[in-house]
Amino acid sequence: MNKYTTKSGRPLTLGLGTGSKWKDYKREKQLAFSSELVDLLKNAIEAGVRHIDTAYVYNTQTEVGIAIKESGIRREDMWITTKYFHSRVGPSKRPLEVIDEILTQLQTDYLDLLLIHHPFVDKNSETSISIEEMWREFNQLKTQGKVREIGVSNFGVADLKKLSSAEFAFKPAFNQIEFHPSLQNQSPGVVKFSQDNGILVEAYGSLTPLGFEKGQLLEYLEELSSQLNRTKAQILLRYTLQKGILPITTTKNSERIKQNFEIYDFKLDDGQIERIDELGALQEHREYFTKDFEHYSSLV
Ligand SMILES: NC(=O)C1=CN([C@@H]2O[C@H](COP(=O)(O)OP(=O)(O)OC[C@H]3O[C@@H](n4cnc5c(N)ncnc54)[C@H](OP(=O)(O)O)[C@@H]3O)[C@@H](O)[C@H]2O)C=CC1
Ligand SMILES: O=C1Nc2ccccc2C1=O
Repeated sequence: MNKYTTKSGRPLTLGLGTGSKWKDYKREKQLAFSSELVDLLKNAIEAGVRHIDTAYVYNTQTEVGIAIKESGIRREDMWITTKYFHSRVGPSKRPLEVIDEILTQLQTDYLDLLLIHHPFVDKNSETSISIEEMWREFNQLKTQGKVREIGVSNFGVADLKKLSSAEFAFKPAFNQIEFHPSLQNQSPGVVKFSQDNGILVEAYGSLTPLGFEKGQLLEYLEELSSQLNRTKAQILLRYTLQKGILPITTTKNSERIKQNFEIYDFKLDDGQIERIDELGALQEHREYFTKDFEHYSSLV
């Protein structure tokens, strides 16, 4: 368990994502707004989900805001994470310029967590904003109380070190990265460095191995699934949690939300965790930001 809580003091547990798959779905169906997503989120809140992950670029903040309002849950019982997006090469709205639009869409006067969505900035572009400049404004947003916690996403060790300057009163509290047995380090040493420096690692893509067609990892997950009477998804999410990493997962299926979130009442033993580590390492796979990280030869 991590040290974070909602404003009302509820422990921060795994999160429900409303990521690019929802954005893509809306685009395919030519929807400006998805009532299906609002309904799914309301069902999720009804089922006990209290942590929702969105991002400016997903175009799902409006649905999150409406679902929380319509569910009747108290705002202080929810944890909302969103992400500030900047262009890699061209001009971007700065964090201080975009925050009020984010708060309006989410129908709230504070965020629990704001992340820099990615660290990839073209240093040769005169108009793009550097990560240090973004972080300066993130510090201001925390001081102003518009954001309770500030963090980053897809940052490697060198990127994190750039934000460790004494200039910044607040260092990153979270680093949200891709993590699963077949990608145990999004970039070299990032999980250990984050954890050694008190940064809570959040995982996206935790269920990636479920998309594999075959392999020893899947076979072992099947075996564990029958032995423990848990789904493969629950085992992957529990594995992540036992690494001290907080999973963010997503599904379009309300039944799966209930199941996927029931991972706090069982434990994998050390041998099972080691076996998942070993078999994952035999089948390396990166699902997201493949071009940005292609220079790393090994993924685990
Ligand atoms: N910071 C960043 O750069 C990124 C952040 N994210 C965040 O993380 C969230 C999760 O990321 P994502 O990689 O999509 O998530 P997951 O690894 O959780 O995978 C989700 C996929 O798994 C399927 N799934 C869910 N539950 C089950 C189950 N019980 N059995 C079988 N299949 C299942 C879903 O399909 P179905 O809908 O059919 O159930 C969906 O296609 C995103 O929504 C976003 O909020 C994601 C990517 C990058
Ligand atoms: O949810 C997400 N899906 C993505 C795909 C590529 C890059 C970022 C993301 C997300 O944040």
